Amino acid sequence: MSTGSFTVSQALNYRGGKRVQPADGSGTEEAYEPATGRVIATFQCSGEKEVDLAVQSAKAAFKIWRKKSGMERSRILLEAARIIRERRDEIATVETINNGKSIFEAQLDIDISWQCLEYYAGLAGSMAGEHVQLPGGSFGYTIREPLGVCVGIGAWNYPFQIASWKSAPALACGNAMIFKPSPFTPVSVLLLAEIYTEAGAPPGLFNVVQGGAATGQFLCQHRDVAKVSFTGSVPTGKKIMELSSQGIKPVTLELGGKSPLIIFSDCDMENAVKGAMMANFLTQGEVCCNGTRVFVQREILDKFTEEVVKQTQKIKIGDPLLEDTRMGPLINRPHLQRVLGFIEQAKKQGAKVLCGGDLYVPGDPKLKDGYYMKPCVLGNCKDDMTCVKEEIFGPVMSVLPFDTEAEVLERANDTTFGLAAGVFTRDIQRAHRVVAELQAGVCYVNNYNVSPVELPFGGYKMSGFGRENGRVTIEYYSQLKTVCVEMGDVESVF
Ligand SMILES: NC(=O)c1ccc[n+]([C@@H]2O[C@H](COP(=O)([O-])OP(=O)(O)OC[C@H]3O[C@@H](n4cnc5c(N)ncnc54)[C@H](O)[C@@H]3O)[C@@H](O)[C@H]2O)c1
Ligand SMILES: NCCCC=O
Repeated sequence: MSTGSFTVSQALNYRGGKRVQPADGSGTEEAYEPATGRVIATFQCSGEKEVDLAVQSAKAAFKIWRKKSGMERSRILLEAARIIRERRDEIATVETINNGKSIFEAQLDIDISWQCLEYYAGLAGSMAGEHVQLPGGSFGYTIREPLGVCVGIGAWNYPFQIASWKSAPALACGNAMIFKPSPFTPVSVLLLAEIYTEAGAPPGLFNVVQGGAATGQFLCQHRDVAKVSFTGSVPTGKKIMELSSQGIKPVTLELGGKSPLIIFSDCDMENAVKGAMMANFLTQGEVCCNGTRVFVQREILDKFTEEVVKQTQKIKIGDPLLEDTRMGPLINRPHLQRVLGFIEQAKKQGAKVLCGGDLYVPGDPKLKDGYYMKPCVLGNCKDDMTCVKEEIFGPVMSVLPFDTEAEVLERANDTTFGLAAGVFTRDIQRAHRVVAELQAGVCYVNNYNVSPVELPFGGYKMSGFGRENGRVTIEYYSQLKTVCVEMGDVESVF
C-alpha cells in the first residue's frame, strides 16, 4: 500500500464480535492521513444508546470469560499475539497512514503490542490468591477476581499499542473491555478487535466505540462500567477522574509529561546524543514520556549541542511509508500550528533556534498538504520559559546548561509533571543516587524511551497514577476477595 491510496469504507465500531454502524450518534468526525492531509474515514460518534449496547455486549461476554481458567484465557491471548505478529507489517502500515509516524517506528510499536499480549498470557495462568492459616484449624484465603466491564480511552500517538497495553492485562484478568480510541486515529484498533475474535475470544469481549469527549463521558458514567483506564492529557484526565468518582470507579491515568534528561560531563558522549534524540524525536516528538528538558553539564555543553544539532539535521523527514524515513508528519494541522507557536514564543522569550523549527515541504507533490516540520533544537533556554515548562508534544528539544548535581536535581524536579526522567553518566554511584532523587515514575539510566513490556510504566505527580505493563498491572485490573472459613463453632458475644 502506498501513501495517498488508503480509505476506510467499513464500519468503525465493533460490538458482539463484528463491525457495526453505531445505533445512534452525536455528530460525525473525519479521520485524516497526516502525510497527505486526505480524509481517509468519516464516522459517527457513538451516542448513549450505542455505548449502552457496547456495555451490554461486554457484560454478556464477561459472564463467559470470567469462568474460564487462566490457562484458557492465556491460549486465546497467545493466539492473538501470534496473529498480530503474523500481520505486523499490515497493521503497522495502517498505523502509519492514520498517525503519520514512520513505518520503521510503527513496526516496533506493533512488536511491543504483541509482546504485551504474550506477557500477560504468561501471567494469566498463575494469577492466584493466598492461603492463611487461622487459630483452631480455621483458615482464610483470597481470590483474585476480575472487575467486570472495563473501559479503555486512548490518545492518538500510539493507537494500536495503547489499546494493546490496556486490553491485554484486562482480558488476562478475566475482564471484558470497551475501547474508545482518539477520534484522530480510529482505524487500527479495529484490527485488534478482529484479531481477538479470530483468536477465539467470545463475541463482545473486546468492543470499540468511536467518538470524542461526549462518547467518552457516556462510557465513564455508565453504571455497569467497573473501571476506566485513560491515556491522554492532564485536563482530560481530571475530567475522567471526576466523572468516574461519581460511580466510585477505579481509574488508571496515563497523562502528559515534561520530563528531564540529565547529561553529566562524564557520559559516553555518543550514547548521550543518541539518548537525547530518542528522548525527543520518536513519533515526531508526540510522546508522553519524552525527555524534552535536556540538562547538559556546562563543561560539555558546546560539544554536546553541536553534535545533537548535527544529528537532528540528518533526520530524514518525508513519506512515512518509505523504509528510510525517520520522521513523518505531525498528527494534524492545528497541532502543527500549536507546536510552531511554541517555537515562536520561545524565540520571543529569548531562546535560540539552533536548527529546524519551521515547516517542511517534501519534494513529492502528493505530500504537499501534509503536516510536516523540521525537528527543532532550542538553545539559550531558561527554566521559566514556556517551552521548558509546558508539554509541547512535538519535535522540540530544549537544551539547558547546569553546573552541579544538587542544582540539576532541584531544577529537574521543579515541575508539576512526573512521568519519566533520564540520566547519562559513567559513574554508577551517581546514576543511582540521582535516580533515587528524581520525582518520576519511569527513570532511564544511559538510555531513553525503551519500552520493555516486563517493566511497569506510569507517572508520579500530575502525570497520573496506576501502571501499565509489568506484573503490577494485574492489581489494577482485578480485585481481591477474602474468604474466612470457620472450622469450629461460632463463639458469639451475645
Ligand atoms: N502517560 C501515557 O502513557 C501517555 C501516552 C500517550 C499520550 N499521553 C498524553 O496524551 C496527550 C495527547 O493525547 P490527546 O491529545 O489524545 O489527549 P486528550 O486528553 O485530548 O484525549 C485523549 C482521549 O480522551 C478522550 N476525551 C476527551 N475529552 C474527554 C472527556 N471529557 N471524557 C472522556 N474522554 C474524553 C479523547 O476523545 C481521546 O480519546 C498528551 O498530553 C500526552 O502526554 C500520555
Ligand atoms: N512507547 C510508549 C510511549 C507511550 C507514551 O506516549
